[in-house]
Amino acid sequence: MLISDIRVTPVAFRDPPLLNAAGVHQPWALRTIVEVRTDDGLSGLGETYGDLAHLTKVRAAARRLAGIDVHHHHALYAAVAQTIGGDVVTDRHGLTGVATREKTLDRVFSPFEVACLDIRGKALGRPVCDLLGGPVRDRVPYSAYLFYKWAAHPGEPADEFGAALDADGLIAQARMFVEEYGFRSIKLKGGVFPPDVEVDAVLALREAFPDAALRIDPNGAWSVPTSIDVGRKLAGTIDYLEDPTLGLAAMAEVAARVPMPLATNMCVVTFEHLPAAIRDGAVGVLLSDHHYWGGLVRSTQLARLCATFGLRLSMHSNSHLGISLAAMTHLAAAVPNLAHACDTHTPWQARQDVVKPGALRFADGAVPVPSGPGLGVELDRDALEAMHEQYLACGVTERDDTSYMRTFQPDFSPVRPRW
Ligand SMILES: O=C([O-])C(=O)C[C@H](O)[C@@H](O)C(=O)[O-]
Ligand SMILES: [Mg+2]
Repeated sequence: MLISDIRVTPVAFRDPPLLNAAGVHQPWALRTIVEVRTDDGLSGLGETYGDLAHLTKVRAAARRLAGIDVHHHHALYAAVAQTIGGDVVTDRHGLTGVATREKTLDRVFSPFEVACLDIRGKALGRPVCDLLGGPVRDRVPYSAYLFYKWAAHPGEPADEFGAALDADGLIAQARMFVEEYGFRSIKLKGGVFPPDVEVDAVLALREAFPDAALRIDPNGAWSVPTSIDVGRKLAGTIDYLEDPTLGLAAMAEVAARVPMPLATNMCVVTFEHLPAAIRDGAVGVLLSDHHYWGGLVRSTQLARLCATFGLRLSMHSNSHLGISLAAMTHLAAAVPNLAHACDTHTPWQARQDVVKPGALRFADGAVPVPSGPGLGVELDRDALEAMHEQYLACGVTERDDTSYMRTFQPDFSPVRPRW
């Protein structure tokens, strides 16, 4: 089962004006779709970021992988590593923490690894979770992902989600998602308004949803004293406090002084960060993400390390499409120590997708693990072409929440800590 051909297709889809500490989401979100084919006629799918610097690396790697067996992940990793050399690709938005050479490599490797697992599953007639140790759950819980947001991108008609610029707006947004998807956990993306305003919003959500598991994530927008203050005010209200402040040392200081665990998808983003994070007790919950932790197998290894060192585990999400949701669901199904509902941006995608409908659905806040072979999702080639045309036409080649925000608020500063 040798790789014979790889097709790499950047796509763009509509994204609402979601606010965060870096600025605001642009009207188009980018992804890259990877199709790997083998000499015996099988094909598999992977999905990754669409930013041009990353896409360029993915394309370069794709040119080097022909002839490698889809079972030989170490050989694949070594071949991708050769194309990366010592390069480090940085994200402009900075929402997933520091860029390192290892993270650059793991991000480029991930979609190829997922596509090879898809192929291997198809060859065996088995779902991908069976290749990761087999399922320990048949449905994966996800959380509602609330954002402060404008009613529309400036100059455009209102979107279907409405504005959310205060607690009432967030409660209405949560109701919309809870009613449609059945979510039992609710995450608020903070770092947008002063911390006390966001604390009050979380307390209002607690009143409106007394049984929901709650959490807030300001992406490092707060200083150590502010983080401690927020943590104490939200004692007993949230399950964990996500990336209140930047850097392991500051996180460790906060962790020692607040009653709930700290979670991160920003200060522990590669294996090389784990020893110090564990030594310093900086985080209690690791939010993994196979898109930058080197694919699904490496993510199961990360899960094992978390279990060994007493870290709880859940999953981070950026804007994504159905191939990623399928991969996240297979992975989470095969991880025994998943401790919280995973993040997903899926509801914000508003049914735009590159996969055919049917295989992925939400029921009671969870996605049943697709049962078909491989990832269990099928590429919708017409949708892929249409979304590729959108990519070519939209003019966005890099996610840049800050520059987009500055077109409306020229003095906007993404500097963190802000409060
Ligand atoms: O820290 C996080 O959870 C994220 O970075 C998730 C997303 O990137 C989110 O912040 C966004 O898209 O604005
Ligand atoms: Mg986060």
